[in-house]
Amino acid sequence: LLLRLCTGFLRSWEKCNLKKFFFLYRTLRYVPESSKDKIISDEDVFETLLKLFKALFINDFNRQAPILALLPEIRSKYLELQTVEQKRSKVNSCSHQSRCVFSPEEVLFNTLGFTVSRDRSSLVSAGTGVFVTKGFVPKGMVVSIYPGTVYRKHEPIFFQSLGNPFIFRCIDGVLIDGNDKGLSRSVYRSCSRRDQLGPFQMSDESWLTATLQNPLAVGQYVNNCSRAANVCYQEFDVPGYFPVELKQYLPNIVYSHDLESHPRCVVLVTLRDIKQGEELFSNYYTVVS
Ligand SMILES: C[S@@+](CC[C@H](N)C(=O)[O-])C[C@H]1O[C@@H](n2cnc3c(N)ncnc32)[C@H](O)[C@@H]1O
Repeated sequence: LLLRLCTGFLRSWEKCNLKKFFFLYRTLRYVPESSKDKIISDEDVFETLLKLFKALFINDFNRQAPILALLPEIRSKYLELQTVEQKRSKVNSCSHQSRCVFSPEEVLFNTLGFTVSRDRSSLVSAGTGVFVTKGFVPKGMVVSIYPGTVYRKHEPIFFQSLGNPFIFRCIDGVLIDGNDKGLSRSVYRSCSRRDQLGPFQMSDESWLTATLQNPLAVGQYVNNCSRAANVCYQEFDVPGYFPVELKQYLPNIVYSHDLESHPRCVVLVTLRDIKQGEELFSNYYTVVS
């Protein structure tokens, strides 16, 4: 009986306007023409992610042994890249070591010229925020990613959504649950492990912990300040040709496994140059007309 009641309630919830009001109230983004929502092109987003993920992969080469054993052609590709990288490192600070292993934050700095991390917000009572901790971020740069489980319109998110301020609504109604605690956390881990193919992880779980493998995966902690917004959200559908060995750095997973669907990512793009020490602010209620 309880199960029937719950199912009935969920069905009504999916249909009723209350749900629309609930999500729109918190995350309104009215964008009549989706093309106008893009600050930079999808190709630029793809190239930036690829550049960083390749650098993280090379830096973490020893841990990648099971993947490389299965894909010898990938092994030779990355060995070449690694040799180039090692030569560059020797010129810099690693002359006494056969190989430098950097932290993911250092890889981010060496690759894109900045680091970002979570800290107490400069806004009173806004909890945690995200700051540029080192370097400089030019206008039109991917500065962060919104991690989480990706739900299509019809998929059940009722229990995960209760009291959850981390649900992001995309233009087409797709929802991303970036909560790293409670039920949301369990759902993400479960979906992530479900999709793992032998040694190939299809997504990154480390954003649920304090030790991030992908240092950009902190976008869910960016606070709202519409007057001072220096970043905006941009949707990016991960293409089918995204290198399988680099999917382990994607902090998004689809709720329902479907061979056809590619995960949706939401990246945060800078609206102006941002200097070291500045907090990132977005506009939760974007209206582009
Ligand atoms: C997606 S979370 C952002 C991370 C959040 N600051 C935290 O510590 O978990 C959204 C929540 O952050 C808080 N928040 C965001 N912007 C704020 C602001 N300008 N002033 C006060 N609280 C804010 C609100 O509690 C909101 O529900």
